[in-house]
This record gives sequence, structure tokens and C-alpha cells, in this order.
Amino acid sequence: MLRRLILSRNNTFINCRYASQSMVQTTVDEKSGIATVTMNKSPVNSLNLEFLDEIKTELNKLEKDKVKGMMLTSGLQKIFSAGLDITEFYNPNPDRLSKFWSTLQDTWLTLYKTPFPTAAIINGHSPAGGCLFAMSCDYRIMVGPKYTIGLNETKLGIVAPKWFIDTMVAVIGQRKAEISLTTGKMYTTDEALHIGLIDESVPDVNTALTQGNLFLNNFQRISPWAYKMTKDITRQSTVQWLIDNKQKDLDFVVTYLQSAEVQKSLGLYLQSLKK
Ligand SMILES: CCCCCCCCCCCC/C=C/CC(=O)SCCNC(=O)CCNC(=O)[C@H](O)C(C)(C)COP(=O)(O)OP(=O)(O)OC[C@H]1O[C@@H](n2cnc3c(N)ncnc32)[C@H](O)[C@@H]1OP(=O)(O)O
Repeated sequence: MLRRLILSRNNTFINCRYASQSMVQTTVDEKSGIATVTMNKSPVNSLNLEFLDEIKTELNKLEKDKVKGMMLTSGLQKIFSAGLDITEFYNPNPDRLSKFWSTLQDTWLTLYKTPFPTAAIINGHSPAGGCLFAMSCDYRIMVGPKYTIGLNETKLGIVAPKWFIDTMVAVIGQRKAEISLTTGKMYTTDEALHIGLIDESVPDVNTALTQGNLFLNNFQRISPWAYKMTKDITRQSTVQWLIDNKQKDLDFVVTYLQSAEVQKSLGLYLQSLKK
């Protein structure tokens, strides 16, 4: 792991930590203690086993370093994240599929439970797993108006697992989540703002980063202990369900994803993407 100091947009030095050929770049503003984690896996930030593992490792490091907040964003031009890497579960190797799903569970738990406040800077399309990661942050700022966000699993002929669903319910409520999930709807920035899936829509990424910093700076005046306890209590039932049902969730997903019917749907969906 290498470290270097670079000059940030507001002329303060930021501590930049990066690994060679890393898919995740992190900078920490020395003055505010706020980290920016940038996902950088071309072409679409699809979440495969190695990428998830890197994100989880980075989040754990930030916790150890006691950062004051974190913004999650993308280094790609028009995509926040295309969600889970479909090639991990189309014609999968069963052992790798198990490892992939366990890593997803752990990465999500780490992100959803961070002891520091988080903001998603959604600077591109954010379907499915990309939307899950954005919803798992404490606050969402999306660059409009061109991009879309949502849990579109039914469009792939698959079903969002219970903890994806519960995460969405926590953000937009039962009724809107049910409609969104069953129809697999991808929302435009304006629509997402209207239903509360995002908190702010802004015209460009610099404004999004400024607003993200503003949101996270609110917590300078809040006791970290009070923040963490409140977040734990608020998110407890969703988190506890997964902790108690990790193996059941894994077994179900691995079996279900390998069924002939699901594999057929995924094959057709992948083909449509290639076109
Ligand atoms: C009791 C009942 C309980 C039931 C429980 C069931 C539980 C089991 C179910 C398991 C659930 C699994 C959950 C999955 C969640 C997911 O995240 S699935 C992934 C969903 N993602 C998408 O649908 C996004 C698809 N991609 C796009 O829409 C577009 O690519 C884009 C808008 C992101 C970008 O568009 P564009 O810039 O035009 O790029 P493209 O040319 O489309 O793509 C470039 C390149 O990338 C490949 N690609 C795109 N997305 C993915 C992906 N998610 N995974 C892998 N690969 C992807 C695309 O095919 C192109 O490849 P080529 O360059 O053509 O080779």
C-alpha cells in the first residue's frame, strides 16, 4: 500500500492511500477527516468477488483509522455501479459463487453498519447492487438528470433477497418499495428524489461532493457514540436478520441461482446487454 499527499479542490492537503492496480481509491481530507472512496473498475463497476473484497477491506481500514465520515463515489464517466457482476452467477463455479455471495453479505454488513456517517455520491447509473450500496449509505446525492437508479432484479428474472428489500423499505417505505421491486423500476433522478430514494439531486459531481461534505460535517457536532448507537438501533432488525440467516440466505441463493429457469433468464439478459 502506498501513501501520498495531494492537494484537494479546496486547497487542503489530503492523504491519499492507494494500492497499485487497485480498483478502489481512497483519499482522506486531513482537516475534516472525511474520506472519499472511489470505485474504479472499468467498464461499469460491476461488483465481483475481488472488487467486493477490496471495498470491504477499505471500509475496515477507514474504521480502524477513525475517519469522521465517508463519501462513496465512482471514478467512471456515467456509471456509479452496474450492480452485482452477472458473470459471477451466470454458468457459475459453485465454490466461487458461495464465496462471492458470502463476501457480498459481509461487505454489505460492513457498509450498512459503519461507525462513521456515509454519503453516496451517485454520479452515474445505479441499478440493483449499485442501488443497494447507495441505499446503505446514510445520505444520497445524485447527479441529474440523465442517470437512473433502482432495484431492477425482476427484470432479470430474479428476486431481490430479503435484506435488499428491507434496505429499500427502510429508505422509501413498504408501499413504494413493493411497487418499485415488483416492477423492477429504474427511476430517473427527478423520480428518485420525488419518492425519497435519493435526498438531493445536483447538476454536477463537484456540487455533489460539496453537498456530501456539508452533510457529513453536520456530525462534527454529534457525539460519535450517540451517532453509532442511534444508527445501530435504527438498522438493527435488517442487520440482525442477515446475521441470523447468513447460511440460509447463502444456501437459498446458491441453489436458486443455479436453477435452469434462472440461468435461462440470465443468459437472455446478458445477451440483451451485449446488444
Ligand atoms: C422466498 C423467496 C426468496 C427469494 C430470494 C431469491 C434470492 C436469489 C436471487 C439472487 C439475487 C441476485 C441479485 C442481484 C442484484 C444485481 O445487482 S444483478 C445486476 C443487475 N445489473 C443490471 O441489470 C445492470 C445491467 N447493465 C446496464 O444496464 C448497463 O450496462 C449500464 C447502464 C450499467 C451501463 O450501460 P453502458 O454504458 O451502455 O455499458 P454497456 O455497453 O451496457 O456495458 C458495458 C459492458 O459491461 C457489461 N455489463 C454491464 N453490466 C454488467 C453487470 N451487472 N455484470 C456484468 N457485466 C455487465 C456489458 O455486458 C458490456 O459488456 P461487453 O463490453 O459487451 O462485453
